Amino acid sequence: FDSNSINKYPFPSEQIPRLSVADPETYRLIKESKPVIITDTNLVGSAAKWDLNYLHENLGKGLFYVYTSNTNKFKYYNSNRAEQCKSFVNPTERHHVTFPQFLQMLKRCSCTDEKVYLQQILNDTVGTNIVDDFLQFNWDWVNKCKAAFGWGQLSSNLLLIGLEGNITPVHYDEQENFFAQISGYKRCILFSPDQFDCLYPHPVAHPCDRQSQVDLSNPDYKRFPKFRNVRPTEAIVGPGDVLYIPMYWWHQIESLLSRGLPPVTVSVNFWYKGSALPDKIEYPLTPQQRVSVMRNVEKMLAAALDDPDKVGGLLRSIVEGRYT
Ligand SMILES: CC1(C)c2ccccc2-c2ccc(C[C@@H](CC(=O)O)C(=O)C(=O)O)cc21
Ligand SMILES: [Zn+2]
Repeated sequence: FDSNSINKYPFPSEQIPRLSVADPETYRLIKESKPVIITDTNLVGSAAKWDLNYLHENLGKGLFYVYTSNTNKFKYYNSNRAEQCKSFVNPTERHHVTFPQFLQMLKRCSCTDEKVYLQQILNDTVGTNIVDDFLQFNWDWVNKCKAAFGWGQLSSNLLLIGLEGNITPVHYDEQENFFAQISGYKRCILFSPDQFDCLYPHPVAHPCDRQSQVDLSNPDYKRFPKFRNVRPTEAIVGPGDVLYIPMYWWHQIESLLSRGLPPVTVSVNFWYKGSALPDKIEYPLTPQQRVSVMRNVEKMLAAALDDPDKVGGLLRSIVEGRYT
């Protein structure tokens, strides 16, 4: 990848540890819900041949979700919530196209400023060769991890084909994630769940629930003063690397410019439901549990007031002059 194309951000960051699949320390970190890059898992080794030609030949005649953005940012939003929210401007557009149409869109990007991001759940609509490659993923290793850490079921594998320069802005997911890089390089910037106060997520009822309101490339310190205190940890993942993104950990993922061709990155993620709640809650709550409590309060108040816009006023009445 082209190292001087890496965006500069106004904060120092630590490096995410890079450990071998054979190193016991790897599993200590996963057990503690800490990010780690795991090498030599061969988790998606069978997908090493997934270049655009192979994918074109074998992904099948189905339709794929391709997002377009006229900036380089692909901020997730909940489309049915977006419909209700008049003032909301969709930051990206979703298209349902065939793979050849996606390749056409890719070509056009070089002359327009538009960016594209293919995101497709790996399911049985794909061709038989892709199914074979999928079955040859290292399920033995990943199932052992699932069992060892008491994770819930695998909820989905997303195939991601992004253009270099694409940015998925800071957000958290409520699932455990083994993020497997197949081709190209991605810079992953992570923030621990206890930095919730620095990252100012949209309200839970907002279309961009779970996404930070702060633009890393242009932070608005007036609206988000605590952003100055963020302490990111980051790493660059390349082919064969697997990044463990623990549930509730904030992450921003950037597809890096590669001198080589074609200018795309390919990744597959493995989203797992979190482990079951312990039958006995320990105190103090973990940062993840605190975020979950805040989410439940916001949801409950939005329902109780029958209007998400009234939640802030009610919370201020509760807190101001009383819980300060
Ligand atoms: C940006 C995009 C295509 C998108 C658009 C609209 C709705 C959902 C999503 C979505 C979900 C996950 C990813 C993968 C990854 C980020 C990355 O690799 O860029 C990530 O965040 C994770 O694996 O947790 C990417 C996307
Ligand atoms: Zn994510």
